[in-house]
Amino acid sequence: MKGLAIINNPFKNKGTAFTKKERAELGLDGLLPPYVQTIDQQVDQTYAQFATKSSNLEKRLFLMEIFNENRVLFYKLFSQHIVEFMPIVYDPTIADTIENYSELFVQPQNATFLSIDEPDLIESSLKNAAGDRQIRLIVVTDAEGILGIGDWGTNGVDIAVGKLMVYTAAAGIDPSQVLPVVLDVGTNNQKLLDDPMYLGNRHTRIKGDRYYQFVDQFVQAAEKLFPNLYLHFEDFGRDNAANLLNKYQTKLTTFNDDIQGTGIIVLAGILGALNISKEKMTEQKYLCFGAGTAGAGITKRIYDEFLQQGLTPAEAKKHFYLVDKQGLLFDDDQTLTPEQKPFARSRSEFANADELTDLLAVVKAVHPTIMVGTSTQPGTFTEAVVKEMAAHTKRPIIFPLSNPTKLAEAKAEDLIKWTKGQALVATGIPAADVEYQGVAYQIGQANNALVYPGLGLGVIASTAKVLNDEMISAAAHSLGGIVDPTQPGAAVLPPVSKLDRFSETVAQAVAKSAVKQNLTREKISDVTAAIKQTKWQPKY
Ligand SMILES: NC(=O)c1ccc[n+]([C@@H]2O[C@H](COP(=O)([O-])OP(=O)(O)OC[C@H]3O[C@@H](n4cnc5c(N)ncnc54)[C@H](O)[C@@H]3O)[C@@H](O)[C@H]2O)c1
Ligand SMILES: O=C(O)C[C@H](O)C(=O)O
Ligand SMILES: [Mn+2]
Repeated sequence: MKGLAIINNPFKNKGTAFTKKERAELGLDGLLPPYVQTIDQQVDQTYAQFATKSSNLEKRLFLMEIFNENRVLFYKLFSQHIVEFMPIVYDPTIADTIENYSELFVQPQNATFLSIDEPDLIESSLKNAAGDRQIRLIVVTDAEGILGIGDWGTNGVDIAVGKLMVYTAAAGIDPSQVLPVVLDVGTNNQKLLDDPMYLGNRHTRIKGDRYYQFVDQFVQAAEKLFPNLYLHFEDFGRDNAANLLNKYQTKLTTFNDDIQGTGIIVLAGILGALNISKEKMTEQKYLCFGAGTAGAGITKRIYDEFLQQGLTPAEAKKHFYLVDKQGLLFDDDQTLTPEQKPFARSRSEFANADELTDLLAVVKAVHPTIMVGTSTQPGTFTEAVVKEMAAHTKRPIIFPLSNPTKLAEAKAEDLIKWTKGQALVATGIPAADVEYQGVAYQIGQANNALVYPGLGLGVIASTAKVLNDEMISAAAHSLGGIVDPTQPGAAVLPPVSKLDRFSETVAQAVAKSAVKQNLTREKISDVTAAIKQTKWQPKY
């Protein structure tokens, strides 16, 4: 590769940092301004430009230009500004670029676009996108349930790109070994179908057998082309996400972020909260608000923790209350999903079962000690609900997790104030410290981004064949011990400022579990060395 082909290749380009010697050897003479910059000079210059942008969207678009041009520079810059960049590169700003993908389109960002109308092109498309790169990690979406903003068709490709950026920034996954993939199976978003600028397939979603066949064709082709692949599913709809996980999880090295990643981070957050309150897990009553993909995934993870702590399935189930659109979920409801069913309650348990159709009524009847929101319904953790909960438990654990910002069930600040500083809070998007009566309450970010990068690093470094519940549980437990729970206002989860460090902690726990269970493809004698060797550094 020579000349412009190198400059136009973001995996090879160094821009103004190409030395005089490299310029001569690679046919770059005359293609760059004469002064040779160091990467640190490039970082300073780029950050200064970034700082002139006024809105988060403009900032993101600028950073994407750097990403499109030069991956090393992008990740060097990202690594130095992780707390500032996370909400810009990733959630919540990413939601704006997904909603306006076609309008903002400049270039395809090395993603792969697969269409259900052309299944014969799956293999060649994946080959084209990979080129000579060895792909170890794919994030794939069909974009039916992007964050809480719903169906965004081809636009959803940005979530795959964004999740992968966090993999590299947090855990040093080699950016040349990753591939974002969108499965365009149509969209039911009428706004997109009516938009002359929309870049995706202009028909409604294909469902049923043809859908599952198409996903399977993709999975088979990806497995064939990229041996030892780790396949991450993101933002599939409620009807398909769990089905696909159940179908593939024992056969491939695969992961569903919304189900499993969210389960891990919420369990870690709850363990962190209990470490502050010094209460026992098995004494908690858990209320899931919005029992969809994430809500049911989290419930399952917490339930497994109860079992691990010695409860029988029947005992453990008594601690769970699932609330969805219809209110508290009862076992006589024909519309329950397979994931909701095991946790549905019996009407005979309540004198006023028929009245338990809204959150306040349920909180009054149940007195939960933990309440986690994954409902996509903003503001539903109202002052009345929260005060009612706090009236019956000393340190209520309250996690409003719906993303992006506009969909959160509550604001951290309100939760702290309504409970006079007693609530142990985590949010889906980053939240500033809350000052209340002389204490700065730090708010943990219960976003799967805090664990999936380390989890992936652990899986890839250990050459694990599958990702199983034991590895997942190890990941959730590994986040303890980083926060000092005796500090007034301590957060329930470690801060994003330490994301790169604790991603390595998560990776260690996961890789050790894989090795211990004999699940690795290769013999790994030194986990720490394997992780170190797998990690990529942003340098020329
Ligand atoms: N913080 C995180 O890491 C994280 C991870 C995954 C998902 N989420 C967020 O969780 C939300 C849900 O995501 P999902 O993938 O589970 O979507 P989903 O569509 O599978 O689930 C949403 C559920 O909420 C229910 N719901 C809708 N209206 C309701 C109401 N008024 N009352 C109670 N329940 C109601 C739906 O019926 C559905 O079961 C999204 O906003 C997403 O951003 C956050
Ligand atoms: O993408 C995020 O910010 C977390 C999560 O996967 C979600 O769907 O909301
Ligand atoms: Mn998601």
